[in-house]
This record gives sequence, C-alpha cells and structure tokens, in this order.
Amino acid sequence: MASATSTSQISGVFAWEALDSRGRPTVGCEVTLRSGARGEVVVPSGASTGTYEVHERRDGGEPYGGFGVRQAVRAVVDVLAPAVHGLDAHEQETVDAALVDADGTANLSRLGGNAVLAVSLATLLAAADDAGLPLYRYLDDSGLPPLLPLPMVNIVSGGAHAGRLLDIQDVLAVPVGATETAQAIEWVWRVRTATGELLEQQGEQASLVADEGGLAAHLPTNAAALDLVTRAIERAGLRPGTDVALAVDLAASQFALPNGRYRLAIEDREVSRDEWLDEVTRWCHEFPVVSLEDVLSEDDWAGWVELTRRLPHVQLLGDDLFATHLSRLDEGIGRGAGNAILVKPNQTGTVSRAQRVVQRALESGYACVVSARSGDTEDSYLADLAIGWRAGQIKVGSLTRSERTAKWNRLLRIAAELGDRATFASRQALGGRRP
Ligand SMILES: C=C(OP(=O)(O)O)C(=O)O
Ligand SMILES: [Mg+2]
Repeated sequence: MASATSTSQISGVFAWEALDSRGRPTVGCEVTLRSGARGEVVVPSGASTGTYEVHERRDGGEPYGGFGVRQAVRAVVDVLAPAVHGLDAHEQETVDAALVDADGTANLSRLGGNAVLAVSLATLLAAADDAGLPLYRYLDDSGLPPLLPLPMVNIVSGGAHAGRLLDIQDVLAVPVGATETAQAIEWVWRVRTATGELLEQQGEQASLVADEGGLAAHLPTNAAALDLVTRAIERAGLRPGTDVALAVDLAASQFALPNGRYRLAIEDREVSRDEWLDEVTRWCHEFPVVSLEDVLSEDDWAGWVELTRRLPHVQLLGDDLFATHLSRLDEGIGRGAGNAILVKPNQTGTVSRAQRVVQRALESGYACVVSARSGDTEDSYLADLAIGWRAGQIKVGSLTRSERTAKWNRLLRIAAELGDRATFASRQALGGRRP
C-alpha cells in the first residue's frame, strides 16, 4: 500500500473529444502521476452493442448529429478528475471504485461508461509507466512465462459492420495449428489474400472492407461465407481445421425477432430457434468450425443451455450474452450456458471489473477472448491486456486498417522480443471439450 505522499498519486487528468475508426467522436484521456509517469488512451465504441453493456454517453442533438461525446469529456474533467485526484494509480481497484461511486448508477449512465473507462484505462497505463514495466508485465504476477494469445482474425464481415451484406457478423480465421505468433499471423494473412482472390474470381471487389477491415461481399447465403473461407484456407496451402480453423460471430441479437425466431434477410426466410440450432450444428459438421459467438439472442438463456448441450466440443462464446458482466457470467456458469466469454473492457466500464471477469472465467473453466470493438482506435494496450491477463485468445478484427494492426504489431513485437521466454497459447486456449 503506497503512502499518502506517494509519487504514484494521480496529479492530473486531462480529457478531450477524439475520433474512433468509424470517424465518430470518442473520449480521449491522459492521466499523469506525481512521478511524471503518464498514461493516455482513446476509448473504443461498438456497433452491434449488447443491451446489457454499460451506457455509452453521447450528447444528443448537435454536434455531429448527436454523436458527440463532449458531455462525457466534461464529466471526466469536472467530476471524475477530482474524484481520483491524489489516489494511488497502483491501487486500480480503489481508483475504479471511486470512479463508479462518482457516477452512482449501476450501468454508468449518469457520467457515461466511456468517460469512466477512459480514466480507468489511462490510470492503468500510467501505473505501468510508473513501474517502468511494459503493461503486459505489470499485469501478470503469476511468475509463469508470458502467455501469448491465439489470434482470432476477421476475414469476411457482415451484419452491422458491413451494411448487412450477410446476416451473421464475422467469419474469422483461427490459426489453431500454429506454434508461434509470427506463424499464426502469416497463415492468416495467406488466408485473407486467398479469400480476396476467390472473391475476385466470383466478380466481387476484394478491396471493399468493412468496419473491422474484413472483406465485404455479396454472397447468396450466410453459409457461403464459411465455405468461401474454408476454400481460401486450402488455396493458401493450409489444412482446414488442422492448420487454420473457422470462428463465426453470428451476433444473433441483431437479427433475432421479438417472438424468439431469427430473420435471415439475405436468404429471405425466417427460422425458429430450433431450426436455427439445427442449421448451425450442420455448419459445424460441414466446415472446420472451432468457435461460435452469439449464436442466439442475448436473452435466450434456455437456448444457450441447449446449444451448449448440443455442441460441447465447440467454443461457445458469449459476447452480447455476458456483456463482460460478472453477474451475467455467473448466471451462465450456473446454468451451463456457453463455455467461453468475450471480454471487452468498455462493456463493463472499468479495468478492475474486466479483470475480475477474466479471473472468474478462467477459474471456472471458461475460455477467454480479449476483444477490440468495431469502432476502435490506434491504441495497442489490448495486446498487453490479453497477455497480462493470461486470457489465451485475442480478437481485434482483420489484419488490415491501422486501428487493428496497432494491436497485432504490438503482439508481434512482444512475441519477437520474448522469443522462447514466452508460451504461445495455441488451440489449447479454445473453449469446449475436445475429444
Ligand atoms: C467486436 C464486435 O463488434 P462490436 O464492437 O460492434 O460490438 C463483436 O461483436 O464482437
Ligand atoms: Mg461479437
């Protein structure tokens, strides 16, 4: 515990309105300590946002057609800065509790989850700077070799990220057979290139990319996207399922109907939950799928339990379902819903809350995927969070667009620097009971 005159006390908090990768305003924040150490972040923002996420505060009205975050920025300067002034940056839990108390609501709707997270994250970065350590090292006190996460990389995009060209949101490549980060990224890049070539053969543009840099194409069915990427793995000279497998983020809350059915707009049909589960189960037989995210609506606990019973060998990842909330994760663990959680710090509002979720998941045998948002920024700390929390997996979109490559490049650099002193997570990190 640091003393009242510690040089790691927070001495300054500065905030500004910045931009995310969709060109929408977001909150930037710098925290400075008495020692001169500093941390700076620009927080991300989702598009397929779950109902149970903390509140992202936007101005409403002008400027930017209501998308501005000037009130959130003011909240940082006027309310959150005084609330954390003088607190020790190494006591993240205390800082985060002060931020949450200053807001005073369960979902951070008074000051804004975007305001709260900006201060929380900038404090963490300042603390690591103060310790003179790279963030991933600052976070990991396990004494074990650093654990480099298995990447999950967006190849084809749909849903809210690609003008709904597909109903499902992403088809991703997971280099399950890779033994190191550089090889994992190289294999995915080869798959990405091959997918573009196949699309061009079909008369599609391979230069049109979606919010996360995935390829955006007109395909006749949702399953055609899985077929395309499977063929691309082969075209890249790799073995589907052995070298590179598929993950799918269905983001089903985006096309779930209030009556419990699912509307597949590009296929012009509607299915019941059971028909949808049958269909997704067939995908797992036809294609090398190792991970399925948000297969069902965020409110369908019973459906998730049934899904988990049917496909226990597949990673069943809850994003909107859990919304990085400990209470929702606990409910899922209790019911046996899913076997993995997507962790997005801005769904929950503070570093400590997100870290607790990771710990609970890993202790409970759930796999963890640390994830960026579809509207992200040039910050690279997410790679450090994935390593430092020993999460085992990371998902930050495609291998293109600088807000994505910032994270991959950070990961590649850390991997290169550590060499044999780190462990690569490999396919063991995936959730699901494999035979
Ligand atoms: C990253 C995702 O998208 P968004 O940030 O739009 O929620 C996701 O759904 O996993
Ligand atoms: Mg998702």
